[in-house]
Amino acid sequence: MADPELLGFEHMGLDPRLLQAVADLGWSRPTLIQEKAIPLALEGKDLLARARTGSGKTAAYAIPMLQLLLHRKATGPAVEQAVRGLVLVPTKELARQARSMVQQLAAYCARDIRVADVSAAEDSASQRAVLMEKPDIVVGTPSRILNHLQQDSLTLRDSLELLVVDEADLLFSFGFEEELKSLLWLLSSCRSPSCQGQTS
Ligand SMILES: Nc1ncnc2c1ncn2[C@@H]1O[C@H](COP(=O)(O)OP(=O)(O)OP(=O)(O)O)[C@@H](O)[C@H]1O
Repeated sequence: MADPELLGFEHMGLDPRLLQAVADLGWSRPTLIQEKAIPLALEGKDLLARARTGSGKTAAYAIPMLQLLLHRKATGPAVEQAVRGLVLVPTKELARQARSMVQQLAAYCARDIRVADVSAAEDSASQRAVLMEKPDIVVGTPSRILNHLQQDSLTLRDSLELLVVDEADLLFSFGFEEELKSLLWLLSSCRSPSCQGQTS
């Protein structure tokens, strides 16, 4: 019998729309980090994943995040539209890249799952307008996210289910420490979301 760890994306129980997006990207098999992390994240486990640069870490958190949100929308009780996934990244450029990857993976479910990069717009009025739409997934730097939480233009307390700290080694290092501490303190009032930390 084939080793389940050596099987492809189609054996992970993913929504067909995600499988189609993965196929369009030309990915025939999960990378090692995806093979290991996706099944555990789908079980709702908290993860700390470490893999080298370019090993596919973004999809390792984005695929289960999308799958869990799609499953919830399809099978859970109808709930108000709200931000349920938060991805913290150290820079605006990484926010742009992460959002782009998540959006490519969500290409066939864009009506069900909306993704926003709160670091993209410079002025806070535009950022607030984006957040008022209550995207399902918000990507941003800690300072931006903290700012909006403090101004109440972003509310996560009753809705946040999935938290990703991308480039966690960088984010927990000197320079982001104070922002991250305040942010985590504010997030501690959320009903405990599943967490993924990614480092390279
Ligand atoms: N299963 C896969 N098969 C083929 N290519 C893949 C697969 N998963 C991701 N990729 C591609 O690998 C490249 C690197 O992916 P990604 O940026 O997610 O890596 P990373 O580990 O997050 O890198 P970094 O540490 O620089 O952020 C991207 O071009 C992505 O499209």
